[in-house]
Amino acid sequence: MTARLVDGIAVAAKIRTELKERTGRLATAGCVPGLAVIMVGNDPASAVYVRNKIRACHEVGIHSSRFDFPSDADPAEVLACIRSLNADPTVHGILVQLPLPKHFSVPDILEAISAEKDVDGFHLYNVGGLVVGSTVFPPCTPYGVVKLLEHEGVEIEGKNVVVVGASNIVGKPMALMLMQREATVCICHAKTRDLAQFTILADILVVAAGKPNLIVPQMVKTGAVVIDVGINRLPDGRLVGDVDFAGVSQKASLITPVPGGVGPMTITMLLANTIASAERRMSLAEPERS
Ligand SMILES: Nc1nc2c(c(=O)[nH]1)N[C@@H](CN(C=O)c1ccc(C(=O)N[C@@H](CCC(=O)O)C(=O)O)cc1)CN2
Ligand SMILES: [Mg+2]
Repeated sequence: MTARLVDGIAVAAKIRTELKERTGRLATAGCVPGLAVIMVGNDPASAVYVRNKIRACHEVGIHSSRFDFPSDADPAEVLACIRSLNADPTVHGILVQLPLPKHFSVPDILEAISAEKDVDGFHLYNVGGLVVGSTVFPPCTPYGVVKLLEHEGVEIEGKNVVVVGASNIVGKPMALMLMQREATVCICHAKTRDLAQFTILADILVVAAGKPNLIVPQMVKTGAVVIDVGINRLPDGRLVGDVDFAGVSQKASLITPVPGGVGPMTITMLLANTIASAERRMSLAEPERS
């Protein structure tokens, strides 16, 4: 079997066209959606992601503002910036780019963001919403994975899903979102013994562990859908996921590449959450399932 490739760039482009139509309708109603992006320090990968977020906002008609702090910034200054953005009616979304420098308490920063503007979906209120199936802002990467599965016509209900990786940003919310869609979900993590005994059962395998070549063909069921969320920079400069792409492509029915699979969806779903926030404020919202 040779897997069909999921083109995340094409799916993201299609969604962005729809998002542009929605910002057009908002503009007619007198509202320009606004996203505030806070970056602390100078992590090179974060700098690229933040630049890409700002550019993507511009392309779909979202007004963006950027707030940069040095890596030795006092967390109190960042908290003050968040509080002022919470009170600014032209701002519909606020995000703090992660990771933060070590002297920051990530929970303190994330909880300071108004849950109504938490377009990353990391605030406890929104995480709680995921647990009970009434999320306001689904976290962008798992939201992007669900959109890719929907776009490819992959049925989720009743399927065995194995999520490898239990991070707050990807693994845990991913599992909750797929559980909400009535999949049978198993979460594996760094301490899981004999990972293969779980992954081999997966109809849908989502891998977000941050380890190149963690998933090899013997660990994958023939015909499985394999979603690779890993982003690893190799010493030779190449970007790869967590899945042995060449090998697993021979066994899976559908597979996402890295780059060009899930990655482009992350920023697209951030745009979607920001526009949804503005629509909610303007009462133009269409309900969307988490
Ligand atoms: N506040 C947040 N911080 C972080 C998030 C997040 O959603 N919110 N996620 C990641 C980083 N991230 C966005 O912030 C992100 C990661 C990857 C991509 C992407 O487009 N990847 C491309 C490859 C890009 C490259 O060449 O490096 C791909 O996989 O095709 C976009 C956004 C952690 N921090
Ligand atoms: Mg808050």
